Amino acid sequence: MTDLSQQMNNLSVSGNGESSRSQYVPPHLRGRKGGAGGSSNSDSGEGRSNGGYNNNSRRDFGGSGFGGNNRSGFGGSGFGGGYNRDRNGGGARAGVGRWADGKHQPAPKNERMELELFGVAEDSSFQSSGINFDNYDDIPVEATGDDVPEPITSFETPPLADLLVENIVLSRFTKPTPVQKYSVPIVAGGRDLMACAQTGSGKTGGFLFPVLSECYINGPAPRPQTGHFTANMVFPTVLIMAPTRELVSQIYDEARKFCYRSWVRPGVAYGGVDIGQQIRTLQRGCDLLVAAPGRLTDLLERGKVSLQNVKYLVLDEADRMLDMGFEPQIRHIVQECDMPDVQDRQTLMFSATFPRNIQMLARDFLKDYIFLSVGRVGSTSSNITQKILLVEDDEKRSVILDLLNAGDKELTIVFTETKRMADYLADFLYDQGFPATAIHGNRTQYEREKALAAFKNGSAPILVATAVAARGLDIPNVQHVINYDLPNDIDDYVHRIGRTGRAGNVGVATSFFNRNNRNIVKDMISLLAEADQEVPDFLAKISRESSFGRGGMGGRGRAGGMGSRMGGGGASKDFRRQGGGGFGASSQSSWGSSNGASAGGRSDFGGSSRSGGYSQDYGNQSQSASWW
Ligand SMILES: Nc1ncnc2c1ncn2[C@@H]1O[C@H](COP(=O)(O)OP(=O)(O)OP(=O)(O)O)[C@@H](O)[C@H]1O
Repeated sequence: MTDLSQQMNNLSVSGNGESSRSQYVPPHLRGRKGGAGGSSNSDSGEGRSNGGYNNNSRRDFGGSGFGGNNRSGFGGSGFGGGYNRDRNGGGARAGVGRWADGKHQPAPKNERMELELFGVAEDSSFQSSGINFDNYDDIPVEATGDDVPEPITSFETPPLADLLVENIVLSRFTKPTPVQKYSVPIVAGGRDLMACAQTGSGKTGGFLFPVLSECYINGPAPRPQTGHFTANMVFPTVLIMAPTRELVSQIYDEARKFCYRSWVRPGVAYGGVDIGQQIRTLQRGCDLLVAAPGRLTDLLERGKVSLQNVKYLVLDEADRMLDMGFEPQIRHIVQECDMPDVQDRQTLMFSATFPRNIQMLARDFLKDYIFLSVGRVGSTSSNITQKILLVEDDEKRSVILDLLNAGDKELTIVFTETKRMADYLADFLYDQGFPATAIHGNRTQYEREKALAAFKNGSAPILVATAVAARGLDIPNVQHVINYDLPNDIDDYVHRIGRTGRAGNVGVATSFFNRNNRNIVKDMISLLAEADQEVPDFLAKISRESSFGRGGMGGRGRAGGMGSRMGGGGASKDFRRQGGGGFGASSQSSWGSSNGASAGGRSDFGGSSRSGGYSQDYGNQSQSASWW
């Protein structure tokens, strides 16, 4: 990678808080009549250099298909031909083990499957840990709650099951990340967990490893006695829910690796693909179900899935799953269907951000839980160099061309706030010779998958995305994230920039800031300062202006609409230790709430605090016209 951050330092975007329109002249317009004052659209006929991109690519990359890697498993089948043992214990099949006579009987090794699941060491489509991986060990970890167990120090330390360790070795993971070190003994000890760790620091393993290890040690729960009409019903032992189809698919792919040769058969369910095919695949066996809430609700209503056997419930991106867009659906699935009560299952929640109001809400689903924070809740990874540029709206197109020209064909994700802008910008960049494609909620699932595949295999190294791609996506070698439009919520910013700088690799995040973003200026300054990043003067100036002009309320902040992230309102840690909103800080053990107690607990916080933190643009994700 070129030293992008250094090249960016040379960009002469104004930093004095004044409009830069009269000063900034993008290189490709310099020397032209009219200078930079006009729309950057006007440069399209100039025959400009495109930084070395191969410009014969088409925006939709029709021919690229899904080449480049076979990990995606999109489309609901994704079983690689290996998972075909029937439920009644028919013949052994490749890669699928058994639980028989109270013992785990792993399947024999299968070279073809190993190659498909784990690739080879040199394959760049598999994320490998970067030079800063060891630095994770220096991040302070805080675990609060009663009787917190000691973390493990290596994968080989008990209590991880042998087969799981073998699969971890095949994945070329040599040591656990901090969140994994703590989550393993916490789950083994039968405890619930709310875990907050920086983007890209291995939270997926943080829930898969302990849950699978326990499954391998303890075996499946007996299938409930069912009548004729439920003979084909699916009874997963593990239910993992995540907010987007792409993330669900990705977690499923990870689960396939660590379930290899075990009795646990992974399955996947998300919308936008044929439900009939998905049901048939699930009916061939599914002990661990990774699902998007909308499709799971559909499967439950059709009587195809029962949650009676769920021993482990995992919410990934839990703060997102419990915000206003998803919370009613999650509450319905967890509390109103046939899932065991909170006391009779283990519930695990993971995210990089956990606003205080969502922590409060989350306790409805948890019992006597341990709160784990790796670094400050909501902090950004030090592997990401953050750059904030003052760019007026009408300069954005020019500046992004410069940034892309300064880069070296690296994989770049560009975030916009609206689907329309994502389409527009992808077209604009394509017209300018940059192979860009777009992903957002108005595209069909087929188009979304095609765009993502083209991005991953490098045929479209620029992905213009809405927030649908902001959380969880783990794409190797993303070196640059550009916030063409900044989000309205600082936590969304944290997740977006976290698409780079993952697993100890380094990355750059560049954000276009102007006065329209002043609602996040205070949080942004705190976040940058905390991560030892440069805080440009114009940010401080705009922050001061905002304080005077708006009575000191710099925006909605991270909790309840006010207060900076460093202040009392933000979730800097376990909210039980911050006073707990009137519930008393000292008595941590009293927090475990049962379903029965939930209604009372919620009403104290309910609508007002949540709506303070999240605006109405968080629509119901089950509707196609969602905000992302
Ligand atoms: N112990 C490990 N050793 C090496 N690499 C690891 C380890 N654990 C996870 N990884 C890799 O680190 C990358 C990031 O992991 P993961 O996607 O779980 O991060 P995350 O914390 O869930 O991020 P996000 O907050 O964006 O969802 C993945 O490519 C994963 O394979």
